[in-house]
Amino acid sequence: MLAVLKSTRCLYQPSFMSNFKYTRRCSATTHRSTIFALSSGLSKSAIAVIRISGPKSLDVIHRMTRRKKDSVIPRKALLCRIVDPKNEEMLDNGLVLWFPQPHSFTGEDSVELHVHGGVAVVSSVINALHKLPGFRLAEAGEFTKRAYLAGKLDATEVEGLADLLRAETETQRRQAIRQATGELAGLYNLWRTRVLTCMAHLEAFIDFGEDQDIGEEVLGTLRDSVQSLKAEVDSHLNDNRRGERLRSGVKVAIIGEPNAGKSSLINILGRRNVAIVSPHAGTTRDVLEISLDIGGFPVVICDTAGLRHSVDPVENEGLRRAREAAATADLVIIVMDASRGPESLWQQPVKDLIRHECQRLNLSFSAENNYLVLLNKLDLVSPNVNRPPELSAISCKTEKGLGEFLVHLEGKLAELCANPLQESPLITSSRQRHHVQLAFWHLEKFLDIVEHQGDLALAGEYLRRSANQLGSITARGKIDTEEMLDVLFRSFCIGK
Ligand SMILES: Nc1nc2c(ncn2[C@@H]2O[C@H](COP(=O)(O)OP(=O)(O)OP(=O)(O)O)[C@@H](O)[C@H]2O)c(=O)[nH]1
Ligand SMILES: [K+]
Ligand SMILES: [Mg+2]
Repeated sequence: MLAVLKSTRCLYQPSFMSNFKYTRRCSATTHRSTIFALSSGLSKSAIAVIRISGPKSLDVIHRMTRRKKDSVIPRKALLCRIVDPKNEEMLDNGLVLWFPQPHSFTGEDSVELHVHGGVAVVSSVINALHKLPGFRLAEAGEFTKRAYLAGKLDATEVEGLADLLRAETETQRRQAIRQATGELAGLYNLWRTRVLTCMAHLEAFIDFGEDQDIGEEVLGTLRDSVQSLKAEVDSHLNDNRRGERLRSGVKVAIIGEPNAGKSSLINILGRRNVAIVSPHAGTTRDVLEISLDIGGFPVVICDTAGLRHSVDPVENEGLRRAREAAATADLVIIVMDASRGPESLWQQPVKDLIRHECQRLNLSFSAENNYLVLLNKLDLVSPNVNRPPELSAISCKTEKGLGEFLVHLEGKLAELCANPLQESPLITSSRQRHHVQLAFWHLEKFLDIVEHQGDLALAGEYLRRSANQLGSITARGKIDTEEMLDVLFRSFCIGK
């Protein structure tokens, strides 16, 4: 149910540039060098995969395995001696795979060498590849960039692939694999085709429609088509950012008065002593963050300073940070010390309790925000204490109630994140959102002009712009500004 993730950094990636306008077409052949890199992990392992791609890939087979081209069957593993091309010294015994273009990941001639994963073996093979003329080490993400330029992947699939490589939880993996295999692209392509069809109908109407009785009817049908597409795009945009949240992790802030047990809570959730716990009120000053996998959902949870009035400037800075963490969190967990009572306080409906606590802690309440209240120190109160079922209670000391609280928390996370098993694909990056938003506005503009019997040629221009925006999201095989490409591929490691 609960696992500690490796790092917060993995969950946060720079969002894609929003000013994405493609300008020129570029083919894979623009890049003539043959690139190579270790594509498996950097540490010692049983097997390492070295990937080679580019026009001279076959030289690897000729010069480093001494096999004739005909003896190597495409996509069939062949056990070979791998030798140094200069002095024919044997480097390793390994598998060679040959992927002639265009049936490879990059769309270019490619070779894979599966060698023993020892550090010295790998570096001897990499050094040998350096000796082949026209060969160079690949840059980060360069294999994927070539695949994109060859039209093997579109921009959403590249993003999906990057997300798949860094997915740390099961739900993140599910969302990423769906995007990497083109589900999101399929949706946008379908919408784009619908806009193009509307454009064709509008064109026909402008040319012939006004002379015929059917003109009005055609325009009415056209308006209905755009209207229903607009409604679909609108609901796609109003997804409460659940896809993006699943991709980058749900931000959860633990808030409460001093000594409520906030640091104790983060420690039991993280299964380690992340934060100092002490009976001294005001122990925590800074915001402390850890990444967790809670029921498959990625969560970045932070402990904060206990909220109270203070004249100490250092503590006040901590309080400012705590309030900021609460304001920017997707979910705020308000921890209360049950032993402080009064019992009547938590017998009220939970939503009233939340408002009451926000007021007491001088925390700005917003109906749009998500809150959970957690009563802590259950071990210090009578076990028969009355409370509404949706109010979780635990003892961080004995861990009583922890399981129930986690179920509660998971339910909340499920509301906040996409469910890749059940829903149609959702927006996962600000780059996608930017284009979908523009596509939506252009559809709106079109309807506005038609509604007010404006210039239909101008209305048609808005349909064209909308189709272009939908096309920009996938941008298959198109090259964008260098800046956009850099951002798109920077998140990959070398060898991908
Ligand atoms: N009996 C009991 N004591 C607890 C429980 N949880 C925390 N405590 C104690 O309460 C005190 C305060 O705990 P912390 O986790 O430091 O509280 P905090 O909210 O982080 O406090 P500040 O950082 O000062 O705001 C410590 O002495 C803990 O051992 C609990 O469930 N039962
Ligand atoms: K404390
Ligand atoms: Mg603390």
